Amino acid sequence: MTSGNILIVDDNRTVLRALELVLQPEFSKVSTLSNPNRLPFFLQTNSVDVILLDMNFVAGVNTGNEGIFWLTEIKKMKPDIPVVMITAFGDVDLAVKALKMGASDFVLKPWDNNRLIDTLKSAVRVRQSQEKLGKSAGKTEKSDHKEDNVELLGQSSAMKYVFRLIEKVAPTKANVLITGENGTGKELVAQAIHRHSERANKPLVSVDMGAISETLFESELFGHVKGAFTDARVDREGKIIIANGGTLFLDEIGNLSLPLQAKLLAVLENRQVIPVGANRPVSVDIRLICATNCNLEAMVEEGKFREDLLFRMNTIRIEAPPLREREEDIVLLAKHFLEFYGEKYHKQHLTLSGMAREKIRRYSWPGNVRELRHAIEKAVILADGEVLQPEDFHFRPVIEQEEAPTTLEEMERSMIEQALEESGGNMSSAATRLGITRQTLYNKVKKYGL
Ligand SMILES: Nc1ncnc2c1ncn2[C@@H]1O[C@H](COP(=O)(O)OP(=O)(O)OP(=O)(O)O)[C@@H](O)[C@H]1O
Repeated sequence: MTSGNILIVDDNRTVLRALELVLQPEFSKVSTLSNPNRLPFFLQTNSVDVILLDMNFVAGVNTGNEGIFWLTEIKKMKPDIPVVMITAFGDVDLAVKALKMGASDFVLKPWDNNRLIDTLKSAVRVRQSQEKLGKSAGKTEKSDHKEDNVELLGQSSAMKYVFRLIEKVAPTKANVLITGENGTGKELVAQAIHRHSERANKPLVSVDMGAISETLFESELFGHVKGAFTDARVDREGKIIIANGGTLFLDEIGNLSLPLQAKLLAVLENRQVIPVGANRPVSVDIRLICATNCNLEAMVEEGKFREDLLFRMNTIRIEAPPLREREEDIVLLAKHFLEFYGEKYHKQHLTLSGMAREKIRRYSWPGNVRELRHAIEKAVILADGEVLQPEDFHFRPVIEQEEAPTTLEEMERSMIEQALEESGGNMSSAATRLGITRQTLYNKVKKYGL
């Protein structure tokens, strides 16, 4: 039995009971809640290590919005508690969204008991390791790369192209639109542009348009004066004014409603903002960078996004490529995160076995670099030995690539990579390990471009 308090939250009592029966023999305490509204009180009065949370609480509604709502609430109340989401089979987009919002993992319905138990045990161990470090395990995704001040890494031709674009566009005043799937590094691209621009010593102000409510939009972006509305007890500077002279990064721009798009466009055209309740406009000089995972052209066609706003944002477009399309970067990033988390969790000597490397290279990474980062962190925490094996990475069957495992050549390549790594790059010693001559090893290294 694992020591650990599990809380299951699901409004379906049959599911709740079934989960309870499976988990009770495995963990020291298993509690259940069928009404998520009781979560705040429960969390204040009980000690919980891991929460297993259903995505949908309204009968017949499968948007996952309630699950995401409660996930966000939990992260506000108890950021350190890992939350494992239960999602409907095939709902990978929702699962990826949940990971982005801070969920530590997800299980698919109908669940496999052993897999579910393993997932929760891992989450308990992650929680315990992070508690030992005295650090927050529930850091939000938006801040995870600030913690280690990560540079945008990549050696694939797709990323080299991105670097070239950044270099060219950074010194100009051009507005930039960064597109790409979740977790592809759009925010890092925006940071790199700002860092290499003439505005680098002025602020880079980020606003997540997906997280900002319709009612708060104006006060958040334009600011307000004292007394403008009931809660406006003091003057507040809006994000646009704070970004004056620097860069304004608007993330998830595709989430902006049409009326708010019109307001934003007016600011960009007039280069002025009027704080709520003020009667005089304030002039601003901002460089605008926007990011989205939506197809804005299609949204324009459907009448959901203003074409004139798109033109204004879209002077230069940078496409952040999905990780599955840049295989060379997968291992590079995996090694980087391995080193980073190895240091963080005091497991500096960890390496990836050739087979593990192959497994992560072949996976489709729907959550892109963010998902890779999570996977490595988890594997580091759970690692017992010094070499991470394929079993240390649990990918969901629905999102796993269906290709056959490895060809002979790929096996050879990964064995050579592993031998080189284990021998610290020493060719003679790697050749001895592989049972081939040094010359043969040189030829193969050349052949595989290692
Ligand atoms: N090329 C990269 N090199 C190093 N780390 C990366 C890279 N791309 C992404 N990451 C890491 O992946 C995570 C997600 O990156 P980021 O927030 O920039 O992605 P995003 O595309 O803006 O995501 P979203 O659309 O979900 O907001 C961060 O932890 C970031 O450090």
